[in-house]
Amino acid sequence: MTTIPIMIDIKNKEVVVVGGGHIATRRLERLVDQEARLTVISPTATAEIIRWADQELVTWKPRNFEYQDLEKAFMLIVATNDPVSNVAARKAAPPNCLVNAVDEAEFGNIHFPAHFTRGKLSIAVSTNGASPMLAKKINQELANQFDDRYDQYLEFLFAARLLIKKARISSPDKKAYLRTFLDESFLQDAIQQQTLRELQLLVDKTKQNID
Ligand SMILES: C[C@@]1(CC(=O)O)C2=NC(=C\c3[nH]c(c(CCC(=O)O)c3CC(=O)O)Cc3[nH]c(c(CC(=O)O)c3CCC(=O)O)/C=C3\N/C(=C\2)[C@@H](CCC(=O)O)[C@]3(C)CC(=O)O)/[C@H]1CCC(=O)O
Ligand SMILES: NC(=O)c1ccc[n+]([C@@H]2O[C@H](COP(=O)([O-])OP(=O)(O)OC[C@H]3O[C@@H](n4cnc5c(N)ncnc54)[C@H](O)[C@@H]3O)[C@@H](O)[C@H]2O)c1
Repeated sequence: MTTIPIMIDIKNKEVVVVGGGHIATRRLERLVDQEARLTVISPTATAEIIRWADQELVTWKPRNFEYQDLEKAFMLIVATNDPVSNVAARKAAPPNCLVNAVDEAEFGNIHFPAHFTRGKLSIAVSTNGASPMLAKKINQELANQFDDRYDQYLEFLFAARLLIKKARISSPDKKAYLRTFLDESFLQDAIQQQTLRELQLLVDKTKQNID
């Protein structure tokens, strides 16, 4: 497989996970907050999956998968510990379905990178299956570098950008402002608050100039 990175909105989409073990749980951890329609088909399930089923975040069908289970799948995650079942599930995927084959990635058409978020910041690391451990290591290093402060920083950048877009100033000036906010000093709460106040004044002032 050759791959491109992409962000997918899976809200209200049918996601079927075949298998209910450790790896299925790891995939579901990523999916339970995304308001997808999640179905797990597996004779056994981990405590987490059972808890999500109790909370109605996941529908668990406690049995081996059958072909009809996959008919409406938008995304299929094949994660049993039985190679024969994994091949059968993969082959039963409907046309155009996104398929993650956790045991033999090249037989699917998507894989899951190592990933973390800091609010609106999302960082993913892939080695295209060459070394999941290296992906994990680099991901951890980046998570240390882009620490919890980035959560609020992204909110600040978002709010500041909306104000800059409203301000009636030239395009190069807008870009210059946006570039300034990338300085490390803007990670500080006090500087963020002060900047937002100043930008609001700028918006008001440039509006008056036009009016
Ligand atoms: C990044 C991460 C994300 C996640 O899973 O959430 C992830 N694997 C992680 C860890 C990990 N996986 C494995 C080990 C044991 C050491 C080793 O074998 O090397 C460890 C290390 C550990 O667990 O510490 C074994 C393994 N992995 C794959 C195969 C099958 C194959 O190679 O075909 C086998 C052999 C299975 C077997 O033995 O049967 C395949 C895939 N694993 C991927 C993702 C995709 C490519 C990502 C990339 O390279 O960029 C891909 C292609 C498909 C996919 O699953 O989407 C996650 C780190 C999470 C974190 O950050 O905490
Ligand atoms: N992608 C990765 O990062 C990665 C890492 C380690 C292992 N793996 C691979 O992932 C696979 C699963 O590993 P695991 O640790 O989650 O195994 P596990 O033993 O924890 O879970 C396997 C699950 O599959 C279920 N199952 C078995 N046959 C089934 C069938 N016909 N229909 C539905 N469900 C069925 C079992 O009941 C169990 O819930 C293995 O093939 C392993 O090689 C992938």
